[in-house]
Amino acid sequence: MTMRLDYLSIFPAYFDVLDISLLGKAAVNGLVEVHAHDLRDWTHDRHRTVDDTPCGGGAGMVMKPDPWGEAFDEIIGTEPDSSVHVIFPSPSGAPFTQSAAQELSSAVRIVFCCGRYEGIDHRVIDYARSMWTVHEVSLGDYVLNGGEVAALAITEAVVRLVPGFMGNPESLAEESFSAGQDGLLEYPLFTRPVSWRGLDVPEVLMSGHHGRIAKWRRDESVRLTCERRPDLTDSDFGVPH
Ligand SMILES: Nc1cc(-c2ccc3ccn(Cc4ccc(CN5CCCC5)cc4)c3c2)n[nH]1
Repeated sequence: MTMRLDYLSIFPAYFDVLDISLLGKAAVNGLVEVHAHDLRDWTHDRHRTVDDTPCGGGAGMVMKPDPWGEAFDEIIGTEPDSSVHVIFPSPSGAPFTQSAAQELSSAVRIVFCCGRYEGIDHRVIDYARSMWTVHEVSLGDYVLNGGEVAALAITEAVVRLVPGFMGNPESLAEESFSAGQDGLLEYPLFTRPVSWRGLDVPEVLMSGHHGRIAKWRRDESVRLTCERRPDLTDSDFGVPH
């Protein structure tokens, strides 16, 4: 089953990068197909205007609804279809999580609507909600200049979970933020050389003693999580506060 990804943006070149690296391979072997569109193709004035001043006043400009509506008609269609997922990155969106990525990895179609300026006329989101499955998502509590970088990050988090994408599915189970690690941060990783610039790999990892290694890794995950992400430690898991 091929996943179709569409990107609507006034900077569609942001998505040229999707033709390379792992995502490129996924596209080549038919797992995903990627289409980037320039929102200005759905404007009709000489200046290809996509923005206007905010009703009610305020700083900056707001993206007009008209180009979005016409782009939706052509790219997605004019009939409601709940199997189409439409994503609006936004600073005021719900935090994007690994479970959201997991859910989206089974979608047949995802359309990313990348705003710029101060954002998109809210009626565009309301209209989209009446037609498709809409997700307003934030990448984190910091302000980007537009939705494109967020769309790329969400794309990578989703596509790498598509069945048949990753060569070694086992590596996905152990990762941080996935059930395999009980929601704890990942332990530190090492490889050869054993001694590097006076820094040595922890001896336990060279002991070949799998029980001790597993304990060391678990202890490191707990230590790191308590230090860096107390919000992830939950008394239900018996992880000390
Ligand atoms: N996680 C995350 C996502 C984003 C993000 C996503 C899409 C867009 C589209 C435009 N912008 C720039 C932008 C938006 C809002 C303000 C805040 N203003 C205060 C009053 C009105 C608005 C400033 C600047 C985006 C930013 N940023 N961070």
